[in-house]
Amino acid sequence: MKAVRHMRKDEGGEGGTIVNISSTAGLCKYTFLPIYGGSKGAVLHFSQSLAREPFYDNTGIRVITLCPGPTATKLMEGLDNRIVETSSMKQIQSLSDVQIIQSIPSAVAAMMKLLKEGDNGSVWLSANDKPVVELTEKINKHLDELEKLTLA
Ligand SMILES: NC(=O)C1=CN([C@@H]2O[C@H](COP(=O)(O)OP(=O)(O)OC[C@H]3O[C@@H](n4cnc5c(N)ncnc54)[C@H](O)[C@@H]3O)[C@@H](O)[C@H]2O)C=CC1
Ligand SMILES: CCCCCC(=O)/C=C/[C@H]1C=CC(=O)[C@@H]1CCCCCCC(=O)O
Repeated sequence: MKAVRHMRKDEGGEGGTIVNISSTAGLCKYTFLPIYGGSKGAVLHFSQSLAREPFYDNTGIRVITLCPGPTATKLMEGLDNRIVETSSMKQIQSLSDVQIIQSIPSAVAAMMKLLKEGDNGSVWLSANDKPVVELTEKINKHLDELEKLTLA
């Protein structure tokens, strides 16, 4: 929040961009990393709540979320020793048939594209070494539908 105070245009700053890093683990019900997945779901929800108007109008700060899939960084090293629920190895095995550990340049390319093109509140998926995919409409539709259910 210190950075927000520094950037916000209604307090003398120049506006700016916050990119929060969620994960495919924040989108999918992975059974093997429930705490990590819960924290990544929270990152996404935090971003979408913060990005809601009037934050951007007041501050000029875009809030964007990137959800990378498995990417070949240090985080992935020795991951099998940190799996919480060993019985979920089955899910990991079936996932490895349908997703790959992408290269770091793929995640970097996604970041560069969303920095250039991302609107406030936008959400992007970067996985399997494929071009980044915008998820904003799907995520907001899902959240808006749930919100409607909470209304009297
Ligand atoms: N590698 C992957 O498969 C994926 C990674 N992510 C997310 O991407 C982000 C970056 O992760 P990676 O680059 O993969 O991991 P990494 O382990 O290569 O880099 C993490 C960096 O964070 C720094 N760090 C750790 N704790 C810190 C702290 N308390 N204060 C300041 N710096 C700290 C470490 O020194 C390290 O440089 C993380 O939020 C991770 O959850 C999301 C999806 C997939
Ligand atoms: C044994 C290999 C398991 C592979 C699991 C997998 O499919 C990858 C998961 C990644 C997908 C998105 C992520 O963010 C996951 C990687 C990050 C794991 C972080 C573990 C954090 C911790 O140690 O608590």
